[in-house]
Amino acid sequence: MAKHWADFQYEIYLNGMTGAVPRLPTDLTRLEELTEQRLGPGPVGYVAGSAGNGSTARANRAALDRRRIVPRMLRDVHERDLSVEVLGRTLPAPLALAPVGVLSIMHPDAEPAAARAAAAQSVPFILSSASSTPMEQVAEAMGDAERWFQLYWAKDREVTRSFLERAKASGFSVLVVTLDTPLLAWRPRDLDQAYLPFLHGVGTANYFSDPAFLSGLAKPVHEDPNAAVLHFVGMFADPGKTWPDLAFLRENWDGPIVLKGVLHPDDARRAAEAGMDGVVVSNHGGRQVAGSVAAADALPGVVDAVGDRLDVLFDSGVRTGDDVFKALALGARAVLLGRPYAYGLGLDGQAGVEHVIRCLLAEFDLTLALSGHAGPATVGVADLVEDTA
Ligand SMILES: Cc1cc2nc3c(=O)[nH]c(=O)nc-3n(C[C@H](O)[C@H](O)[C@H](O)COP(=O)(O)O)c2cc1C
Ligand SMILES: O=C(O)C(=O)c1ccccc1
Repeated sequence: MAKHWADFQYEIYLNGMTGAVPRLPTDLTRLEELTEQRLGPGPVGYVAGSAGNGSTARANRAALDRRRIVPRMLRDVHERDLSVEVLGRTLPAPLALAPVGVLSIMHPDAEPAAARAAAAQSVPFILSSASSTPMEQVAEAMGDAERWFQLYWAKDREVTRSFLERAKASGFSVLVVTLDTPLLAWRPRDLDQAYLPFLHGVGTANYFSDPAFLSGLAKPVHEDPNAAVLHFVGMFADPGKTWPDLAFLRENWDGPIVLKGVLHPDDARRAAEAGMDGVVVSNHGGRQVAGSVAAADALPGVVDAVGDRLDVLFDSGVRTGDDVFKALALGARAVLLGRPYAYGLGLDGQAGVEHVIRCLLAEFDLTLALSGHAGPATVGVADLVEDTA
């Protein structure tokens, strides 16, 4: 019998018989404010912030809210199985933790704690290139869980080659290449606080431990840390890349490659032509292009274009179990979750991240059941209406 994620609901009520209540809210939209109260405006501003005046982040929410589920009755939802096939793997639920850099601004245990939480819940954790812990150490914390690595595609080819080699040697099997951040966007919340984590030495662990990166520095990091940080800022991503450059990644990575940040159907087609295995329809949680199309509005077009050839994943704005349902109904195989788990980490370390995963999947499991589905396979666009009011 498949695990019923919804059982978390009863676990909470049973604990309540001894007077206990959950340490964190079960409505994940409340975590941002709590984290801000606990950690202050700098770090939370960075995580919560988005591009421009925040219009894309709001549009992401509006596009999900506008779609409403039409529940079906009497369809035997007693036994449910949330598992999905993604990139030739079976995931126990259609969820992975999105790559989020600089997690040590949330909690000193940072990526290893988030990775352990994901492993404990059997959900893939996608490690960011800009992690605050070197990938080799995070890989150790992952135990026998699936290891997915997110690449910021550096200007320096040797640094990229070295990252791919290190990721392979550390047992990472899936490569997620982020295309939407060749430059950091205009982010007023960070600008107004003059707060950028790297300038505080965070998020550079993979670079400052990399022989190819270090060979580009005139002096060792400890002798001139500012120069090292500036070198990182100037080379971690590359606005000069074009589609033919993907051949280099395809040649240097044996496992599945997923392109993250695809919104246009033609870009999705190019991904398929370049021999990629999947795309993440994402606008980086509204952090890159202000005024961009909402991720959920872009999803059906990408699914139409490549859904039969590529695994289409989705992120940007997922906060609740019904959001997961809606993303699947619009054609996604699985979703990535960003900010909510970063807040869970900030509030309660590994346990906080586990709480977030369990709440989201319990709510998703209940949404499925109450809407008349015993698993993701039967969820489709016919389960949604669009609220045009
Ligand atoms: C603080 C923060 C750091 C992020 N760092 C990365 C990163 O290093 N690499 C990446 O591909 N995406 C990064 N993202 C984007 C997430 O992977 C994801 O696309 C986004 O958070 C999803 O939207 P959501 O936060 O609304 O769930 C970051 C997002 C946040 C909030
Ligand atoms: O802040 C981000 O959204 C992001 O993607 C990033 C980029 C570089 C380093 C750390 C995070």
